[in-house]
Amino acid sequence: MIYLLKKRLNESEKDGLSKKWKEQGISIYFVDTEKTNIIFEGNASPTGLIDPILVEKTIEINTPYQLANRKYKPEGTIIEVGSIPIGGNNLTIIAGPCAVESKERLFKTAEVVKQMGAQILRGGAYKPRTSPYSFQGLEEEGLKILAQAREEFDLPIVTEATSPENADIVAQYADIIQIGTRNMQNFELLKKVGKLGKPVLLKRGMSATIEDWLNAAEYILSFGNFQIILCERGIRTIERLTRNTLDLTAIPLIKDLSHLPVIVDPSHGTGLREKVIPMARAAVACGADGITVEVHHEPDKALSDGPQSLYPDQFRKLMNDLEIISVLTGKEVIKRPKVRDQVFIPSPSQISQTPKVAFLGKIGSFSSQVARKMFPDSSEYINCNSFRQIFEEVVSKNACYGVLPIENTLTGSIHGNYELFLDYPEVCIVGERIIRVSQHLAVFPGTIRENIQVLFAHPQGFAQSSRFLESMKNIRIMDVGNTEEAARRISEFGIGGAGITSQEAVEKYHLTVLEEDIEDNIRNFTRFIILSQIFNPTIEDDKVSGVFVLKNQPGALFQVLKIFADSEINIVKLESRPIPGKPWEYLFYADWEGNIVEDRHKKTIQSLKENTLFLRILGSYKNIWKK
Ligand SMILES: O=C(O)C(=O)C[C@]1(C(=O)O)C=C[C@@H](O)C=C1
Repeated sequence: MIYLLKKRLNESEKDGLSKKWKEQGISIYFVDTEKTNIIFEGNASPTGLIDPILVEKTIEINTPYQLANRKYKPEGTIIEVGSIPIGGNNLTIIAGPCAVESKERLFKTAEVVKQMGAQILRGGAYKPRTSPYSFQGLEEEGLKILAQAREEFDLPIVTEATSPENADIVAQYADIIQIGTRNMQNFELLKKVGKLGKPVLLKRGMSATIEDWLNAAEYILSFGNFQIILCERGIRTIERLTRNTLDLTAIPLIKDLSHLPVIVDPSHGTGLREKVIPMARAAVACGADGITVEVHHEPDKALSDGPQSLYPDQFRKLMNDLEIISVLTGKEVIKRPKVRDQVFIPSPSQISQTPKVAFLGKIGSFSSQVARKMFPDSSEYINCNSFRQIFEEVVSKNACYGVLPIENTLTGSIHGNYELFLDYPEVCIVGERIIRVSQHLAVFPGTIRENIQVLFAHPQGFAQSSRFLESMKNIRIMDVGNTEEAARRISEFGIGGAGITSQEAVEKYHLTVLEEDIEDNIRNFTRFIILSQIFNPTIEDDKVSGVFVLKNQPGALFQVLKIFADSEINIVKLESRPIPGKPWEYLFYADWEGNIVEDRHKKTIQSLKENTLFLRILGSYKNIWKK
């Protein structure tokens, strides 16, 4: 049981209370956060020994771990490491080699993982190895190299302390101190990192139960250090084909039992490179707050854990997969500012210090979700009533960026939006983003299905839920400008009002959801593009969008496709549309992989120009759905 007091007690107040309780044969422990917690071992529930005026809350907890129990803190803990939050909606990606082998080698791996979206760099300087003859790590030299990598790549670092003796020096360099599996119950080390007050990554002991693990966390918490990230890394079982058995059940269990964020280490969990990606995907799907994964720029030459380290390309693929899977658990990989994001930073002459961003609708529309994810620090969001207005805001330089839905996995391309590019030749594509769209049938509270009189939705909401609509006979259908507006109209209509809208809009207008996820297929994703007038392709871009008109001659399309084939460029989308005002003439919109900054690519574009009547490059950006 815990008493959370209203204030922090001073030492003499604590002594007084301790003495009073000791006389009753009860031991108490004080843990100071902003306020003092009084903790009683086990189920002791003394009464009458403390002035009730002092107590903010009494928390009944019947597990040996108390501060780690979710009852103590029903909302999950979020730990801020630099600008990276661990927990909450964020999917934290920690990547790097098993061990720091040299500055040159660490920097090579750090550079690639950073480029691919890792947020925290891992690497061991003190290595607890099974054999005393294996590489033991570079120790302080390794810590110094890690600190240099942090500066160079702007990545916080996590590295292991193996004893209370080296914990101090590790704490001097690291942003997160890792406690390895072998040390999970090294209580002196746990106490030490508890006192150090730095974030701790606490790996599960290879033979530890979940309760043992939470009790280990309790040791650290009992020193008032709440910055603990749990890490499932596999346990010893009878299975011999994998290095360990990755216990993913631990994730939903911990989510119930504790408020601490929990991440997964699929590298040690499997010990097999080819099994790391599927298990990392599974970890994210079952609700992990992140992963820590071993990546090496040359795994075959790694001094430790080479066989379980990913090649950079595998890590890139994994990052793309996680971007998609994380939508299911409502998480996302927060992007820290990185080199290519400079595309998103307007020059001082352009508008304001932080970009103004235009999108359809208000908070509650799907477009607003994308705008806030892509530009969390936007100084101003411009709510637009139409897609055309988004182009207008960008062209008039009122907005630096526009967020535009362009394609949906159920309904296909949003053709009108493609066509708007023809009216606004100054506008180009500088980014893309995919979100899962879940459409709900919402009603004004008190309305039952039989009483629905009218159904409001954006045309995309109706189109994406066409099968569901078949069951809604004889109901008036009303198109509205966006998904947020649908919810607002329901709230204005009152009883009998219904519509298809987003969860966020439901909450905004206090509506009732009658049926969740009514879209025709749960794999309902909309791809958004980011519009701007600042066209600044970078070497990290890997996708190009363009539009062309074919020559009117036999083999014209074949000729264009051959140019792509000869250049070994993969076309990922090709679609023809009528040219407005020119009957039976067509524009071809294409997306392809590659980087237009490269000379090789420039040559391809030159030949495309020569073999078409018209070619316009619409944009260059990072492909976020790479197969
Ligand atoms: O209505 C919204 O909320 C929008 O942001 C527009 C839009 C779209 O036009 O595709 C965006 C995503 C969903 O596919 C549904 C609607």
